[in-house]
Amino acid sequence: MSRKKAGKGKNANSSEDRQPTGSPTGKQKGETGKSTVGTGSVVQANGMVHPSRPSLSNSSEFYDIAFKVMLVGDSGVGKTCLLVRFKDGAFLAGSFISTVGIDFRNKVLNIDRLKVKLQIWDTAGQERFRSVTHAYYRDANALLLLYDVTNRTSFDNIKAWLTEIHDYAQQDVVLMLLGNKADATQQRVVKREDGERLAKEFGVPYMETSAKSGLNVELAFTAVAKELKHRSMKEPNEPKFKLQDYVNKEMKSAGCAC
Ligand SMILES: Nc1nc2c(ncn2[C@@H]2O[C@H](COP(=O)(O)OP(=O)(O)OP(=O)(O)O)[C@@H](O)[C@H]2O)c(=O)[nH]1
Ligand SMILES: [Mg+2]
Repeated sequence: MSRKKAGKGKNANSSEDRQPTGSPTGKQKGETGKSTVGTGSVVQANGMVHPSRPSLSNSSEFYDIAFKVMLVGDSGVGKTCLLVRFKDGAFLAGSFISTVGIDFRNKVLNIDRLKVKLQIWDTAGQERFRSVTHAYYRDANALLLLYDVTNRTSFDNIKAWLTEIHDYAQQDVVLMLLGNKADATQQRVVKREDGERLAKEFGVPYMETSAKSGLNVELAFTAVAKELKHRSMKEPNEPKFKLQDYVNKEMKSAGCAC
């Protein structure tokens, strides 16, 4: 079996689903640091691909290539809810339970006939856990940076988050800015144009999401997975994948006025 086995994803608490493929300090026990891809390639732990041997399985439990994605942003912006919406298709309504430390979930996506496993790290937004989060940045292939469109402070703090990302994350990390809680029209205090302007200023792809309604949640993760996959497996004459263009096109074809 040359493909790696991914978490089953049926039970959020299953050990496989929550078994990390890496840690801030390096590989987990028993991890080889490599997985093989269905196109006859070997993928390094960091998602890089090298032509090698063929895949033997088409099972949905297996993946071709894996990446680490981290959710960051102030406490209460909806990181955990976004992840739960993406993974389970549900919204965590009711009282807000702040994340303690860091947690993760796996999900395998079909991207251009390839199974791309995302290991998604849900960080705690509270200041007191910041040092824990710092340790994980360097392993992340992509970061989803969230603010809450109903919370001006969470938006104002984006510049500080970008400085943090600059200080701790890999230089070539895939980054995307998300204005979450777009469903809350009555409580909105940050206009979409403000988000767009900030994203342009820092050259970061941007869109609004809602963990509550599901708006753009799948798209955010798929876009990041596509970008990572294209970077790893780019054919010599293949045009560069442009994340923001892809997102705009997908939103347009979905008839989204957001
Ligand atoms: N209306 C609305 N509420 C949301 C949305 N996403 C999250 N919430 C609510 O916002 C609160 C905080 O959500 P969480 O996902 O726990 O926030 P978090 O970013 O994980 O917070 P920390 O774990 O403390 O960093 C909860 O009460 C959620 O129900 C959304 O898209 N729309
Ligand atoms: Mg949380």
